[in-house]
Amino acid sequence: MPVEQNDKTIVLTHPSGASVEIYLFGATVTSWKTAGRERIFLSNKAHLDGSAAIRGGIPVVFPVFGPPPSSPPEYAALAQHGFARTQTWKLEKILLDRSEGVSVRLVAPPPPATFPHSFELHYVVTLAAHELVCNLHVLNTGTEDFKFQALLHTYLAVPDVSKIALTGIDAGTSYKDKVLGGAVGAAPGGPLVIDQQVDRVYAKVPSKEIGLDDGAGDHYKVRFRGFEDCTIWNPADVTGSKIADMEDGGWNRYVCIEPGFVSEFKSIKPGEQFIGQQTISIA
Ligand SMILES: O=P(O)(O)OC[C@H]1O[C@@H](O)[C@H](O)[C@@H](O)[C@@H]1O
Repeated sequence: MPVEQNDKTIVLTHPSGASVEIYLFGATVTSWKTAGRERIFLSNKAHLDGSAAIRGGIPVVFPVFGPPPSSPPEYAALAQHGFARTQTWKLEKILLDRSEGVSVRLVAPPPPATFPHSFELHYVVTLAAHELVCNLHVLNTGTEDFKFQALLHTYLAVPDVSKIALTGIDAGTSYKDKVLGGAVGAAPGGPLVIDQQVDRVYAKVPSKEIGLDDGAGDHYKVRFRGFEDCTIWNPADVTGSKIADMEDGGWNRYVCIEPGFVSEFKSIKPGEQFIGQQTISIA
């Protein structure tokens, strides 16, 4: 059976042998395997019982990214990265089940009562032989404009983060450096290496495509549509060792490449739909 569900997870398998596991909690992709190899980092200390957002995988960040803004009050009251990653989603439909791809659609439950906006949130995950596609759909079902931030917080597994190189961040792309208290910089162009703590929100990345050379022979492309920004995060030892649910030395075994709409708030009109897409492929 290419789509199997139990009370906690959905597992998709593709005839090529590729597979993906999605926790209903947070609609969090926790595993993506191709060619017999795990491509996604999941901390062995991650809470998988619904008591906290899952450390690793691909958490869905919505409707705010990072600490919430100070107003309006219903946004100010939200938790870091919003509520979607700690809600229990449902499998709504199997959309595709053939060799071109195996695809499912999940639906989020209604938002907390303290967040009085009408919208529907769906997530479509499609597995192909060498590709994983994640589409986040936000539909404004209310009578007023609805604003939000959204991001896919993808932890890609790498053997040693100090040996990777990231490409595709065009020269001149503006970024906010959270390690430097939000200082704004401009990307120099050329490969980005992780030789220290990195927490940067690149705004409106023109290429909409980040390349990852994992330093051990594997190359990935992370392409995005609808999403315009991309956060690159790795806490290094200095911060990584303080994260309670991070496995020992885990910070060295992933890089977060996080396509999103986060440098501003996206606003959609009543009846309007936003689709943010991330495609990760193995080159
Ligand atoms: O610990 P959390 O809430 O999952 O966040 C992890 C990281 O997520 C990144 O997206 C942020 O840019 C970082 O600042 C943050 O530390």
